[in-house]
Amino acid sequence: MDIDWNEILVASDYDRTLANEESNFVISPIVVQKVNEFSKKYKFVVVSGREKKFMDKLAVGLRPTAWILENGSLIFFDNKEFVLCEKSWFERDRKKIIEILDNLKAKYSIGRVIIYIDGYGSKLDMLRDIEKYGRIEVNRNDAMILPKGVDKGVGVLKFKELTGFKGKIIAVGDSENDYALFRIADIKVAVANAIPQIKEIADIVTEKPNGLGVVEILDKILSGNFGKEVDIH
Ligand SMILES: O=C(O)COP(=O)(O)O
Ligand SMILES: [Mg+2]
Repeated sequence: MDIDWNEILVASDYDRTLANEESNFVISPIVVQKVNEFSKKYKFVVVSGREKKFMDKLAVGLRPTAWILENGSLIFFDNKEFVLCEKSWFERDRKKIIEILDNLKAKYSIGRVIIYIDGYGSKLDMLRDIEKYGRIEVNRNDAMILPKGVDKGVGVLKFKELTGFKGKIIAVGDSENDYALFRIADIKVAVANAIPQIKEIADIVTEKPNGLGVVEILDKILSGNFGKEVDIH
């Protein structure tokens, strides 16, 4: 099938994809420059579990087409904010979940929508009661609690609807909370430092880790050499 390479949307994770742990997730100027250049010609969306206030600190100067944050709960696009969950999350479900977490004496923090629990990735059984009211998403050893039906893939599909985008989606990620991104992608890219399970299902694994891996993909698209790599059905 002939691909309209003008209609490309790269949906990229942030932690350990655009930015690496060694730099405390502060994005490098080389990656900022490439993403900003790319976003002038194609669509580039940052899709992260993080809150906007942290992205503002860590990704200074980054100008993607849109931000899909709190793991798909919020879209920041065209100077507007879209909240992708029902009122019942705030009025009932999140309150119930916080009660359970307080009983577990768990340490948590609350975003605009999401609840972050540090160090519970390996103790998920303690959180099973929560699944009546929300869904748990793991990212390495951290767990996030989201409204049911919300994940990174749902966030990107909502963005497609908002913008009427009809082209190809290239997802780039590194860990468990990027499965949802891969689910809705035409091409799945794992950065070199991704967990093995993500690499296994990827169409492409980059040579370089983190942001330089993303730059590798963006350069291939910009130079018109990307489509040759994978036969997209
Ligand atoms: O887990 C987080 O808070 C952020 O992680 P992500 O950017 O890899 O989704
Ligand atoms: Mg990540």
